[in-house]
Amino acid sequence: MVLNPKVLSRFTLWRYSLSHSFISLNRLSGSVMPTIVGVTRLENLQELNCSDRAQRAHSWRRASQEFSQTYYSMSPSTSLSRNGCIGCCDCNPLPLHNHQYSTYANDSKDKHAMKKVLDGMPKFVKVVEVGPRDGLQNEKNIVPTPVKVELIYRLISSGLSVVEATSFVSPKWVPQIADAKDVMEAIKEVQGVRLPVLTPNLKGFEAAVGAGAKEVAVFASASESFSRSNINCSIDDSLARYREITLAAKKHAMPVRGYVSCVVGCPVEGSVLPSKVAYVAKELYDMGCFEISLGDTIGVGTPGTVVPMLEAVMSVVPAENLAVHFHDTYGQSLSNILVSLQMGIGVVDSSIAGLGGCPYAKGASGNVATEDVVYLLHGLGITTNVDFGKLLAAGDFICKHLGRQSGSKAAIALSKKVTANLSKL
Ligand SMILES: CC(C)(COP(=O)([O-])OP(=O)([O-])OC[C@H]1O[C@@H](n2cnc3c(N)ncnc32)[C@H](O)[C@@H]1OP(=O)([O-])[O-])[C@@H](O)C(=O)NCCC(=O)NCCSC(=O)C[C@@](C)(O)CC(=O)[O-]
Repeated sequence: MVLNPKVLSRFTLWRYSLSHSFISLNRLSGSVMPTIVGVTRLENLQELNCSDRAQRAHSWRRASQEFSQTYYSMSPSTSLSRNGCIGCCDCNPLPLHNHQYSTYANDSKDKHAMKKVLDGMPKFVKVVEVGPRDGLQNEKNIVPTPVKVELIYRLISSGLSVVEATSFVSPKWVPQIADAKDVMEAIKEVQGVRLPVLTPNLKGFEAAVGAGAKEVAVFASASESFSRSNINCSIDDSLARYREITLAAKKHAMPVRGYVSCVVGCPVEGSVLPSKVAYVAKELYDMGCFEISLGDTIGVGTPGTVVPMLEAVMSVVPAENLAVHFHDTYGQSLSNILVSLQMGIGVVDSSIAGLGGCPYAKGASGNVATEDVVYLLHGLGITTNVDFGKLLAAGDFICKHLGRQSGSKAAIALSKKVTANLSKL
């Protein structure tokens, strides 16, 4: 897919540093890899990150050996090598065994093209891990509490600064989270990491406070039908409930995150107007939510629908208070994240191993995988403070428990030691 220049200018993407460089999506080893026209050789993308960010000259052959030796021999709790750029928190590991590359983008034209694309993007992105909640709430079989707790600990140890732990909703509606109190009990001593929990009403908020939660999230919908099927009330009734929660939270000096779901499409109503999303986002922001996460709950969005939606929301809520939350039903999440970054969004929600889906949005698949998001971000030279190796190990842990393959393309490729022959791209 190549974005047409006319479409881009219609969406005023030029404001986001895209006027001279257009995005195409090439298929690489079955996964969607963003490449940039004008920087046709992928190695240049990698070179620029490494050389510009760290000024470290490195042989790809040596580096890829270091990476693969470390990753494939590591125990779940060990980290990847931080030597050089490979596998460190800020640069993307790309195991290329058969090629010798320089790490510098020697061609100043290529450097210039990359700079134009990266200029509008944040240098640091906060990755909000939603796997233990959004990921596991949709599992058919009940996941034992100790497994959830170990997953949370592993995610924290990978460097993620926000891990959504569970939700205090009705267990009759979502049986998977009936152990919310026990999960919170097991993680109550954790310091220095935010562990928000979902609360649909005051009852849930009070239970969350009682269980030791220090941050909560409320979840409204931009679609009337989805609001009713998900939380059994209208949008306006839900906003009234969330006003009660934000008021109560103020008394506890507790931050409240706000979700808007169905931001581009609803399983019942179809397309959702950007103005409806902007309305709900602004209401949540005005009542005191410090961050509004915009959820493509059923994963139908493309940059063509996400950009106008973001434009509408950004006209009423500052970009620094927004997050994006994509499900990957149609495989569009990474391209949607890329345009969101280009529009200045610096917070991305994702779920380890691509777990997830909403029990009230039939047919919607999992969230974009955290591993794939971190791989993309590090590939762009964006800092996340996440240790990619530990992240892979956390994904491996939960997939082994669930008895199925990861939903992360990057994790699958690395576990099979798939190497891309870049010379053929
Ligand atoms: C909101 C309700 C509770 C309304 O459910 P309701 O049936 O209308 O509530 P009610 O007030 O009539 O109460 C019914 C029963 O639930 C109990 N109850 C009432 N509240 C609670 C509570 N907080 N915790 C525990 N129990 C609760 C209440 O005590 C009562 O118990 P009973 O008397 O029958 O024994 C229900 O619809 C519900 O729990 N919905 C949550 C559904 C859910 O979790 N969906 C998945 C969230 S994912 C999402 O929304 C999208 C997101 C955020 O991930 C972003 C994206 O992907 O786009």
